Amino acid sequence: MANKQLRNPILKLTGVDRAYHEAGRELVILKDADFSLQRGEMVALVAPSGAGKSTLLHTAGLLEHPDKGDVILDGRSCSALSDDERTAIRRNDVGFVYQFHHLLPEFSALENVMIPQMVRGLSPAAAAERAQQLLDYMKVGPRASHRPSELSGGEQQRVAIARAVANAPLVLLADEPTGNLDPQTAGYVFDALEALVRQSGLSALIATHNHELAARMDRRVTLKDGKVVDI
Ligand SMILES: Nc1ncnc2c1ncn2[C@@H]1O[C@H](COP(=O)(O)OP(=O)(O)OP(=O)(O)O)[C@@H](O)[C@H]1O
Repeated sequence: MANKQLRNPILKLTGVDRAYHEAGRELVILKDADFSLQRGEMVALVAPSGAGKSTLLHTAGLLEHPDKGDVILDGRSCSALSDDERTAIRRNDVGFVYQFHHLLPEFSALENVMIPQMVRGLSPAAAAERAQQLLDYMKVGPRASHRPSELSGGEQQRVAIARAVANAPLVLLADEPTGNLDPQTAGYVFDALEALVRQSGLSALIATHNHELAARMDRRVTLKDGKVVDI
């Protein structure tokens, strides 16, 4: 069984190229990059600023098209899909957490976690029930009726994490989710994130500058000469 899972990662990037073109110059970020995320695995992406962490996460999460190569999510090749199909996969199967929470300011914490579920077709009652459970799990349940501006930075990020997993995605991608927080708050938020990932068996790729947090994950990778390599 373990062998089967190893051959069958939840997320796979194969031979991915990605370059940006600016003022006639080519900036190569990924060059024939391969990466596999196993089911239930939590992997830290640690690389200097500008190395291409966001580019890798956006490519893995189907927000950006690779110039070459493929992204395979749960065995499904995504390179030849239409934009609509990619959007549907992104909405249902990929959870994203950013450094800044990106919560909708005019909605409460509860509503922010309900909205992606309702976009997917859940009834408001069912979405509200799951949203409250997730907020309770992230220890922000009592703040459910508050708007993002009424929450602390750590609370905002915990709501953003609850929102990212609201549709029970296959993969969670996080771009420095604790990067804006003081060390103690970052620790609390990461504790909650880790507990959620571990308990739900979610697979996660998490970019972080924090070596202490990276050390708590199953594996650490970096970007070197356009490739994803273990460190
Ligand atoms: N749309 C774009 N057009 C041109 N250059 C870009 C574009 N997006 C990113 N870049 C450049 O590509 C490089 C990699 O960017 P990326 O955001 O992936 O790095 P990062 O490792 O996530 O950085 P940070 O840790 O600072 O967020 C940077 O030099 C950036 O300036």
